[in-house]
Amino acid sequence: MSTNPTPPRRYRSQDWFDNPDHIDMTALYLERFMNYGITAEELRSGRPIIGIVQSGSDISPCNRIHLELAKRVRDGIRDAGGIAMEFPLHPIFENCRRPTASIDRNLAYLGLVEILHGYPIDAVVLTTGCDKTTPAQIMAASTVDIPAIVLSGGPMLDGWFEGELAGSGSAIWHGRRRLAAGEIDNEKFLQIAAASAPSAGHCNTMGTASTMNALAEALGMSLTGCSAIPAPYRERGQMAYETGRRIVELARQDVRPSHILTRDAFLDAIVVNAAIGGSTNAQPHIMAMARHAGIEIGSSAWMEFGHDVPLLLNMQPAGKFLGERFHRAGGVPAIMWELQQAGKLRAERLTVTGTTMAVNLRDRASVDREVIYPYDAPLKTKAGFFVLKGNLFDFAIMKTSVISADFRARYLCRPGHENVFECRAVVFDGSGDYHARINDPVLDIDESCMLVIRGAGPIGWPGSAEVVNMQPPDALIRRGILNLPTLGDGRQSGTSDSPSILNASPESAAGGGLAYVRSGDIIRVDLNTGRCDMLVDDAVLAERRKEPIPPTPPSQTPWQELYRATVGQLEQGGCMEMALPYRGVGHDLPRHNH
Ligand SMILES: CC(C)(O)[C@@H](O)C(=O)O
Repeated sequence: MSTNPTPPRRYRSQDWFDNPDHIDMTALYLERFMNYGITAEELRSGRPIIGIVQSGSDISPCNRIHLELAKRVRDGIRDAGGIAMEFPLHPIFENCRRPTASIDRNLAYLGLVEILHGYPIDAVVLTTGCDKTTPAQIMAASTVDIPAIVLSGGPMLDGWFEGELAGSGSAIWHGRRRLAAGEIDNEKFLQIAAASAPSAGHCNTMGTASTMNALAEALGMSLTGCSAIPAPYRERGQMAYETGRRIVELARQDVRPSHILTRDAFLDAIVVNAAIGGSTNAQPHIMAMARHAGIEIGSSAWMEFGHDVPLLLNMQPAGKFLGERFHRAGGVPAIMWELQQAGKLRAERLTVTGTTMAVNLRDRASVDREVIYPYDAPLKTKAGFFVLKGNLFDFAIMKTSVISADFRARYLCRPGHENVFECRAVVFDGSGDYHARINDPVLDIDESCMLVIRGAGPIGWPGSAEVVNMQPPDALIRRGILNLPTLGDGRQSGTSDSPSILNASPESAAGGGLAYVRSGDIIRVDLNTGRCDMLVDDAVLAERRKEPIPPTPPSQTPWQELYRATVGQLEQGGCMEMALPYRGVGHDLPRHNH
């Protein structure tokens, strides 16, 4: 056990608890903390006060393991000489939060900034798990810029059903199709869903949760090997303890997010995301974290740094296995080891371990080549996001690592038209409209159609719904057509295997080109030139632009209204734009309150 009675620096919490200039205020600040048993001597001992952001609760099941892990974090903090103070994060639960969990990324961000700025906290442990809890907390840590470390909660154990791996999220999308095809009944569908989620933890697939935790580690914000440890494993509790110890040292040395979240760190995150077959939600979240860190990466970075990177990880939805095998194969450090050997990383950069990423990755080669492939013999080549633009939007991405052989054969391999396809648009205004009409025979949907959804973006829904991986009509599924091309201004689940064109910006509700597409228009996608256009005459388009954009549903709560008024487009991360100039606010102490 190491304690440090003579702190090398004065902490911001001492301005509350030990401030000779405001001795009149000290009593007020101290007294109520003592009512749960902590003593004035402890609070005035010059030890750092370490916040633990508690993201787990009964309505955040993916993060609920943190209710347990926080005890080990506290042990680590105490043993290293800090004082722990745990407090809640606004809950974010992806599966359940209506109309979207997205609006809560920015709300949790906002709430955490206020807590970290307004209370006597010197450094903070960010407890991450479900999709948006990771970017929300890292964004807030950047805005406040006090020492911070990520502790992932970890994925669930692998799910199994009838002798086969059943990955969370992915099992739902497959099950829906089997239900539509009449292969299974409702009861069996529910059994598959339950089997895919066998323990505490977040998605055991490389959905958005595993992706964002992997990227937090790739950024250098967590201890090496943290993200992939399954939630119930003993190493998870041990990692919690080590994370608690480490944050005290980061507090002493005043190592802040601004020292770690550099441009190189974000470019490495883009590279790692491609190699793991990461979620399409990584695009807005990386962008949001970078912008809150004051880093300019630009939309072209996805093509420039990510597109050529091969898929190395054989994990659902782009591959076969689930989280337990990934962890045993070496987890994120083993992926990064491959990338580092291939010269694809910028790993001479500081991380929360106190040393560089390059040093963290030493001797981390994978021990399981069925799960983590060598860089020179990958699962797929050119696995990063493909960026498209045209008269429908200025920016959208396509996840190439999930393009199936069947989809490739049907749309991308036509002799003389390689990588180019044209489809008849069938347009839906929001997911309610899609669910109501997808099986309507009047739409006459066949293999030559593209399903288009609009009004599903940050302003439109609001929050950008995970709806673009629209399933074809039941009749087509029964004929074996499991995927149609899809396009939209919403997002899709990271666990989906649909190669949709999504995150289209600007969205229809902001007057983007999607507002003017009509069912029956021909849409042309050209992956050689990176264009996606509706083949509609300019004169006709000019006429359509005179008409109002499709209406969007009204805000149902005050936050929805505020969110809509402040949010930017997915291309730029869907941030609260007015929040971006606030950076390093933790360096300025807040004014006194009485
Ligand atoms: C599976 C969910 C809820 O859709 C999400 O966690 C994701 O992976 O994007």
